[in-house]
Amino acid sequence: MRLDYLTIFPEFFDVLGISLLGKAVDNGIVDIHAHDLRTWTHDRHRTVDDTPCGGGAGMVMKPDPWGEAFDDLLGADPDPSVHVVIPTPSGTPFRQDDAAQLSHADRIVFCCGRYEGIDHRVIDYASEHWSVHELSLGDYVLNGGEVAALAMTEAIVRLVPGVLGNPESLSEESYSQDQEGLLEYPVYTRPASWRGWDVPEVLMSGHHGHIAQWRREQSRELTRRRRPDLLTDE
Ligand SMILES: N#Cc1c(-c2ccc3cc[nH]c3c2)n[nH]c1N
Repeated sequence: MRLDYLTIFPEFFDVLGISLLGKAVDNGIVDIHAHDLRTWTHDRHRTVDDTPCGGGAGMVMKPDPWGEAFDDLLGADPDPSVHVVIPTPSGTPFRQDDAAQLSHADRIVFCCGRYEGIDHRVIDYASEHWSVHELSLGDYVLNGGEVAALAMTEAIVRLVPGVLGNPESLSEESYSQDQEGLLEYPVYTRPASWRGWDVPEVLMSGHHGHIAQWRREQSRELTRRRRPDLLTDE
């Protein structure tokens, strides 16, 4: 899987060389390239923004640098197997299903906007050529797309075979279909008693059936309290 990031802050993505993702890069499972969008400017000030048509506050990212970056990175031939991800507060919510689908992609290009956003014709042009995903990390406002691209990257790449040491742990996580899409149950480790708090007895019983039942009940109760929207049968 090749991942490209178009951004005016490429240093944001230096962090991808650390930990699990770093190992995936070292193992050749993923190939990561961060690009400074100003590479594709030609004026003395390396300008990437301009005033919004129709007025309004702030600045909008000019289309030309994006178009020239696309030309260099992707060429002009349409290829639906290339996924262009545009983090935006107006996008559809990024969810585990999106991460699962994108984890099968051979190529993903993240377009990280700043200012008031990217000239919409960039999205229109990209949509004619590649598979475009306008996705939002959540219902809050960030200053740009980089942090969202990092979060989406981790959610996607950890699902790629060979990246996680223990793929079995994927099936026991919140939102995984093996857990009926419920929130993950509380987890514990040693010591059995810590500052007056004990590990639930059932987890010390060694009775796998009882433990599995307790965990299912905990997941459903936690989901009922915190995320009733995830419960499909109530
Ligand atoms: N994804 C996402 C975002 C953003 C976001 C994304 C891109 C830009 C470009 C300028 N401002 C941005 C905010 N804010 N909140 C989210 N959940």
